Amino acid sequence: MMQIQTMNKIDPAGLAILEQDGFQVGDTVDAPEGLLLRSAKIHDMEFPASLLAIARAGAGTNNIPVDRCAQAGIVVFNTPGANANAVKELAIAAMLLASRNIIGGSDWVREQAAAGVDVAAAVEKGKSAFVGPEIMGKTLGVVGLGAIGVLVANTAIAMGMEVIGYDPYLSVETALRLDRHVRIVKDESILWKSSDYVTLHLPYMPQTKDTVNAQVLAEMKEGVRVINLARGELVNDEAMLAALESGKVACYVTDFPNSRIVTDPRVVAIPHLGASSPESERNCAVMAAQELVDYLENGNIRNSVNFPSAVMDRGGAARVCVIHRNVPSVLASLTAALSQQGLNIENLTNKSAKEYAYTMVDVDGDVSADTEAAIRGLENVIRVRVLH
Ligand SMILES: NC(=O)c1ccc[n+]([C@@H]2O[C@H](COP(=O)([O-])OP(=O)(O)OC[C@H]3O[C@@H](n4cnc5c(N)ncnc54)[C@H](O)[C@@H]3O)[C@@H](O)[C@H]2O)c1
Ligand SMILES: O=C(O)CC[C@@H](O)C(=O)O
Repeated sequence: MMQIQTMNKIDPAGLAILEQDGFQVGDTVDAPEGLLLRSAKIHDMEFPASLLAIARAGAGTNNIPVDRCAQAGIVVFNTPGANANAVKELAIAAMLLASRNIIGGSDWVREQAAAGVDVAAAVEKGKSAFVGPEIMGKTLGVVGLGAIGVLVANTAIAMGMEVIGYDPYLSVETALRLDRHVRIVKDESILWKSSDYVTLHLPYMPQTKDTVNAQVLAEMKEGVRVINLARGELVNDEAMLAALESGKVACYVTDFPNSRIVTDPRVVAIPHLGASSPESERNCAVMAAQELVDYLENGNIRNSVNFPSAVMDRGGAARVCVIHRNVPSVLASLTAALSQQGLNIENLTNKSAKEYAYTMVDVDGDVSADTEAAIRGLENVIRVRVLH
């Protein structure tokens, strides 16, 4: 029985898919073939030899050592778009919270009540301290036009905002989903300089650390409002605190607060709630579980962040799945090893992505232990599985 180790609370709908397929699921299992997690940080984790796949029920995979996994032949999956609507809705809420000082006003009302003041009378006198601008007619800069960024941009257009989008890797598919009123810029400086609101929807990687830094903040409009539901590391905290102090930034909404950033009262600190809706938790868990099942049972790879997509209908008596380096001659050596045993190939798929490649071969007979060992011993082969 294959085992899946969970490392965070996972929606029962996802767990049910695994259990119905006969997987043993738990937070402590002996020798897991798969890990299923959300934000658990596993950079320092030593992976058991049994581990074949890791599924991140969510978008960001910066909590997983993706490259180390690739080198070890461990396929890492995420769930693109499965929580995008939840984050979009929070981004819109964040823009409104950043504008209308709803939190400050609500806190103040409670203070009045606690002080024994007649609240109904106090609100009319005190409300002018909490005035804030409307978002209609203002300019929103969306950095990162992926699953979430597109939804935020389109919704902002529907709410009467001008929207500028920046994404150096914008795909044609995504561009087609964007409202035609969204202005795409190739120079991010235009976005920083023109936006009343900036919202970040790009992944955190070493290259995107401190995307919002002192220099970028200096380019922004006076009184800009910045929303970060993507990752804390995308914004330089010291530069942001200085910009809040000077009034350059009127409000910073972050889903990734830390002890330092919450010292400024103009920070709205959300406890990483971007994907915390029942709908999104279920979508992510179901997609992640399906990805694990299809890979572990059939060898199919969908939505991996470190290996190419490869999907082939099952056929033949056995399927040989080989993770290898993307170099010439591996395929020739692999098919030679199979024909050495007299096996006929019924179907084959070979896909590559950067330095890695993945091959699935359906053959007409059972693969002997010797043949499997011979394939495992081929130069540039990282991992071999034979599925029946
Ligand atoms: N707060 C939360 O709970 C929560 C939930 C989901 C996602 N996220 C974060 O949001 C990020 C985006 O999620 P998504 O589902 O939209 O991912 P996605 O992969 O669909 O989109 C990310 C987009 O960013 C673009 N991008 C990459 N580098 C860029 C750069 N330097 N400048 C501008 N754009 C760049 C990519 O081309 C892509 O289009 C995730 O990586 C994750 O860190 C947070
Ligand atoms: O699992 C969560 O709650 C957050 C997920 C989110 O950060 C993501 O990157 O998808």
